[in-house]
Amino acid sequence: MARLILDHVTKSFADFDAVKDVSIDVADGEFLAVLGPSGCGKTTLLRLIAGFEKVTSGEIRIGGDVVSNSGGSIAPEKRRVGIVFQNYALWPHMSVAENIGYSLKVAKLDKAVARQKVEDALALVNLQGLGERRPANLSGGQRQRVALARCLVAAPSLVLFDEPLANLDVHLRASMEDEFAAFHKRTDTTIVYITHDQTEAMALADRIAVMDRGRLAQLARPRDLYHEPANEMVASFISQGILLPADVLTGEESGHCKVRVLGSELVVRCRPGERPRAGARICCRSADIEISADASGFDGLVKRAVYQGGAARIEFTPQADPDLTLHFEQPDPVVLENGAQARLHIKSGWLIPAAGAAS
Ligand SMILES: Nc1ncnc2c1ncn2[C@@H]1O[C@H](COP(=O)(O)OP(=O)(O)OP(=O)(O)O)[C@@H](O)[C@H]1O
Repeated sequence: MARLILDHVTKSFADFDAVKDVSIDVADGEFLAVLGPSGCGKTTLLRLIAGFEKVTSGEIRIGGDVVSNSGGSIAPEKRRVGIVFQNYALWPHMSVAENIGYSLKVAKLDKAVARQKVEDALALVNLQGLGERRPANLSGGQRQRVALARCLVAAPSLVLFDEPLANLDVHLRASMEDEFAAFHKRTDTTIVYITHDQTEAMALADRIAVMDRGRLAQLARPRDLYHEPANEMVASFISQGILLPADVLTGEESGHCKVRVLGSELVVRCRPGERPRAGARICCRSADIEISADASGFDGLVKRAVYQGGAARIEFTPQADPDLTLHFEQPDPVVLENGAQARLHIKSGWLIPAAGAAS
């Protein structure tokens, strides 16, 4: 297995940068998810790593070898990169074992050795005993495991997953997530996993690279991404963070600073070195918003309250900024009613860093 380094990688199509100045260092054995909305450059990044596209500038290194820079590019088949696609791409006329062993047959590997490698790969993905089946007689999840075994049998130095669960139903997705996590634990494979599904990325990855219009918006562990988003895009993309305008009143001390939000003062978490400034933003979650029990907080109007079972979806217009609408959920017992006046208090929040830096 191998370390993967993307060093200031840019990929332009004519004058459009699909990937722009992206630097990521993926450790040997790490599980990295690449997450972002449609069109943010995930697939282009995957194709660059696999070797189907050449970088416009920057460099890609796999296991210490330069595989792509502006001077040249190593062919995909020489990179030892395995790919598991969304649509499995299995050959229907071949058995499971033949599908898995195809690359070994092409490489003219000794038959007994090849058979053993296929058996080992089947065991790695928990498909022992199904080698003689045709893909048509497997479930979607089993087919995806065959695709994984087929890529593993070639002993890749890293494995790329291209939205592998996108075609599966919700229940199967959850169980395949568990399978992928167990597989990663067993094999210590370096994995780059492309997805637009944040719960999948959170459940599986050691770190997540969030992409935004070709750029790396943030590279962080799932918890840090959720609790300490680097900019507004990450804050609103990850679990629909609630963004509120804020003025920073005091400099950072022990990871906190005082801010004024909608006329009310509160203490929020922040990065080291934050200084007083106007026009900032904080990010908070539904669970951070409560009905004020005293004079603290800000007043406003409940514009809409829609009960959804267990919680209500609330739209709230603060008096201090009537153009702003806060969307959040209030868990049972729901007390905010349509048209009611209320005073809300924000328990905790995170100051979006000044520069919106990537990490
Ligand atoms: N060969 C190409 N020529 C021109 N533009 C391209 C090419 N390939 C990708 N793009 C553009 O680059 C941008 C990024 O595309 P990419 O497929 O990498 O995004 P994505 O994040 O994988 O999106 P999705 O989740 O919808 O698959 C898009 O605006 C796309 O139109």
